[in-house]
Amino acid sequence: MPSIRAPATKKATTLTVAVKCRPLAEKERGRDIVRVIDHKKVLVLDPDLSKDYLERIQNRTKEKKYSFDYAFGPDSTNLDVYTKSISSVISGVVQGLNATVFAYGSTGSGKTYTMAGTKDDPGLMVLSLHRIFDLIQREKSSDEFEVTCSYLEVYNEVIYDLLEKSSGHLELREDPEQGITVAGLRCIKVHSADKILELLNLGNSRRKTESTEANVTSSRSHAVLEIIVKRKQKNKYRNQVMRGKLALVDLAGSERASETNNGGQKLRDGANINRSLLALANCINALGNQHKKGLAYVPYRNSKLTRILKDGLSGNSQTVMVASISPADSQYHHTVNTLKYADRAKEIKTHIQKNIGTIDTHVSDYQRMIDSLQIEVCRLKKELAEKESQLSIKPAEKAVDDELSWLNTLSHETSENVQERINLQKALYELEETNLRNRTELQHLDDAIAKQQVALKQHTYYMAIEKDGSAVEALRARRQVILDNIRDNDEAGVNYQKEIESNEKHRCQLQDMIEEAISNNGNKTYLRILSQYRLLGMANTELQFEMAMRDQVIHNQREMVRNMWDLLMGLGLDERRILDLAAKKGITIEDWTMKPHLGLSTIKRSSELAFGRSSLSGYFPGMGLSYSRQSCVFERCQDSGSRSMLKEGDEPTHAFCREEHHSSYFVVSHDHSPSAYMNTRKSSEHWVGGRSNLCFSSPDKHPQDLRKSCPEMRIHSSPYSESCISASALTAANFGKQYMDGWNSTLRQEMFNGPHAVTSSGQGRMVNHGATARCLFGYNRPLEQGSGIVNSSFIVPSTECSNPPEFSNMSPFAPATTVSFGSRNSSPNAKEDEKVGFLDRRRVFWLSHSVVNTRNVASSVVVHIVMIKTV
Ligand SMILES: Nc1ncnc2c1ncn2[C@@H]1O[C@H](COP(=O)(O)OP(=O)(O)OP(=O)(O)O)[C@@H](O)[C@H]1O
Repeated sequence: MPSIRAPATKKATTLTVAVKCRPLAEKERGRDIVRVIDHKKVLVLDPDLSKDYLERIQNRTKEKKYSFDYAFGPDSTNLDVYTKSISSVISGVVQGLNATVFAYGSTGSGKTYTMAGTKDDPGLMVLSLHRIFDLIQREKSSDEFEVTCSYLEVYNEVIYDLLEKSSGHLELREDPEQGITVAGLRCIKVHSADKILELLNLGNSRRKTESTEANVTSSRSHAVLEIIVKRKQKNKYRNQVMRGKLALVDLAGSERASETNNGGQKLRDGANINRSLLALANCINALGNQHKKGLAYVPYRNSKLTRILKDGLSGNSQTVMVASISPADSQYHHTVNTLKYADRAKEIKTHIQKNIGTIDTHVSDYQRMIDSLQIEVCRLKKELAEKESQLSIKPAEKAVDDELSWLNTLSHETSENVQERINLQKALYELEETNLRNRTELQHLDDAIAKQQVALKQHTYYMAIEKDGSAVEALRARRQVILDNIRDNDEAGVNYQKEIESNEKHRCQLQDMIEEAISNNGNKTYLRILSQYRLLGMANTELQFEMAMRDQVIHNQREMVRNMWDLLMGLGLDERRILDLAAKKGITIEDWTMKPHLGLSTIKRSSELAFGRSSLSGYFPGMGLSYSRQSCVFERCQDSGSRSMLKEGDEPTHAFCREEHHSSYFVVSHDHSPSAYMNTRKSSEHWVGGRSNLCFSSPDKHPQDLRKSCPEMRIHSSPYSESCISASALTAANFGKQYMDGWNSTLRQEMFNGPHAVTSSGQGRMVNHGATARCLFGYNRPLEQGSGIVNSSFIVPSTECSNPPEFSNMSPFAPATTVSFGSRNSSPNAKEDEKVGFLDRRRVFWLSHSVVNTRNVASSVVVHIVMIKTV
């Protein structure tokens, strides 16, 4: 089977938006406030009947009017919707085009009715499937067809296969050729529409639905039915395969807790539904903005739903959004909200292209494409002319714009500004995350290349050399790709920074406008509220951002646990035995399936268990052990230190701890100069106490400076920091012996349990000829004979430590990530190794040791252990 690649020709098209208003239900005793005019316009009346004529003509009512590609009133059937707005899109699927149809609206507005329908009024899914098979039937004599179907649901951010009896949860994968795919999703070959409908019914019976006060059969999940039609021509283009894909999506509906009267699990489901729909709305907003602002960031990654719909929203797909609304006056806010997003969705552009096999595309195909493109160009020209004529009327309209519309614009812009800021910061965060991963991979690649080169030198057989040589080439090629990615991401990051700056500028302008209007005695109360809203919006930005990052951390942890389970299972170990063993040792582990639909409290509990209890809790009471590569990353070589503190010729060795979330404080640095020093910062923009000014030098200086500048941070210096030890009296072993007792008796509990930020840092150095040796800290385990140092800061003369001890042997933090940076000192003898890890969600440890051999300093090993606790 040849790989399916689309030819280069792309056709830009906009999302088709159809609005469908359902009839007023009998039990809804309210008023019908929706009017559909000319099959295109929707008028939503003010639900407040008491507004008088004057208010209405002064535009003081909440009446709203929108215009769409199609609008259907309560008397329209699903067939009407299908025939006018969907059928042409469906025909394209048999021609190798992709199509997406999704129903959007609040709970009880009629989405499922529209998509699935009833026996008397079959829904869009049913009608589309019949159409596909009718077309196939017609062209069966000339072409071969293969139709497959899958059906999934996204429930509480977890994907399930609706065609599997008891589906586990499925993961999304990004495939370079096919885009987002769902790994392990069952695809069933079907030969008739009836077969798919049978599967659809089966899937629907498995779909999560609940009875709520707003809708007796409320869908609690988003369902995606996907049909893939492969077409192979029998005669002329025997090797050509076209592949069309149709995604039919029935979303769960947004809801207000007060209306549904839900509690417990239903309430949590509702919150999840709202969250993913908000993510979708944000994507629609951002995409709708693109024509205005160029390539705005689209936050697809905020939910599984938006990742699944990514192609349908901006990729290769002809897409129809069916916005379903209720005519009831009680639903006014939902209706206007749905219509607002539907209105924005009209601006979304997708780029469709036929998915055709790699074999040559025939000239006639190109001719057909050119023809259709020319038709499209004509249509667009017409549209452009229409839009221009509309615009020319606008200035006149503007003149009569009253205060209300000015306020509306201001409020709209304010909320857009806030949303944009959220998106930009998230984008920046994602970029940083990606680049951190890239840098880690780069490091690994460098190590691998170095190893391969050493191996190459030792090879004698020509064949072996050739083989390894090609491996090095492959590694180098990958390295180049990573470097390019890093560069691209850095550039994109700079652009995002600029956008953030202009967003900030815009924010200030808006604020000035509001303040000026307040002082000019405009609509004071409203403006005050707006100003307040803006401030709250900014706070909300922070919270959302933090939440997203926490989600990311939790997600990473879960992924890691799952991977470890995969590994254990791969090794053929028995799950039951592992769990029994863990239970005996008092370790609680999340089980293999990691039941995803845990309630909030359960999730919290399980993550506490994951972090809070481990086999190491014996060493550190009250402290657990876990780690996350993503959430605790140390970057090297950032200018976090002050060079002015170094003696001439000293090489600063910066160690930079990136904040876990952006209100954390930690940047730590050490170097080979007599002073260990430290900088702290509060977020990516703000340095606490000023950049580089903060330092503490130990043991001579008590770290008061730092404390003064950063009252939130408490510094623990170990008992050692108060004393100096004569180097001549030391050996590695008796150093530990001599001072460990002191350490054990003090502070260590506090260090882990204190409520504030806890930092301990320092360095040790052995100087020739009886000069002072300094060492700052250690943990609660003595040095162990034979295996180097366990758990302690220490210094060792290099004569005793010509081969630096492996951290993996000496540290109890066995699962931590070891980061080797190789030699980065001028001295060829200098070696470094570092280890970072999480002690729990809030505390990071950092181990580093270095073997130094510089100028007037004899070789020594310096080990630093830095505990950082974020506030
Ligand atoms: N066009 C219509 N004609 C008659 N009844 C309709 C129509 N559209 C919806 N209804 C009725 O309205 C109620 C709610 O519809 P439906 O379950 O499709 O809403 P929904 O938007 O899918 O809700 P949820 O998001 O909670 O799943 C159902 O009883 C349905 O039969």
